[in-house]
Amino acid sequence: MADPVFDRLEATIRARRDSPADTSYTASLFARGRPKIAQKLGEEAVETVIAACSGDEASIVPEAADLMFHLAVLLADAGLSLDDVRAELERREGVGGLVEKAARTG
Ligand SMILES: N=c1c2ncn([C@@H]3O[C@H](COP(=O)(O)OP(=O)(O)OP(=O)(O)O)[C@@H](O)[C@H]3O)c2ncn1[C@@H]1O[C@H](COP(=O)(O)O)[C@@H](O)[C@H]1O
Repeated sequence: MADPVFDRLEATIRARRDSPADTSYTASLFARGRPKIAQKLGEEAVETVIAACSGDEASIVPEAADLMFHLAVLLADAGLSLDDVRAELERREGVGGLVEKAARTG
């Protein structure tokens, strides 16, 4: 993702694909499969929402980190990476959300 922390995290996640599930949380997620990975991503999204509404701004950061980690695992499981997301965001640069929606919905 052109960021050393994200790059290292994604390299670690990819390496965990071949690790035994009982030695690594990431490996256990891969072993449990796409539905479990997606479920965990959803749970972390909800926990981020709860933190966002709690009034405690600092509590958003660890939940967002959990969310990003599980998103990176989901992308890796699909053979994708955060760099693919970065490229999509780059492609969208300069296209306002309201303009994009109008083009999509007519
Ligand atoms: N960044 C993370 C990271 N963020 C969150 N988590 C884990 O994500 C889990 C989510 O929290 P939960 O409370 O929902 O977990 P849980 O209750 O144990 O999960 P379930 O059994 O209910 O499915 C916790 O176990 C966290 O430790 C992470 N686990 C790993 N990493 C990175 O991945 C690397 C490899 O980790 P392992 O695969 O465990 O070696 C680590 O060095 C980190 O860099």
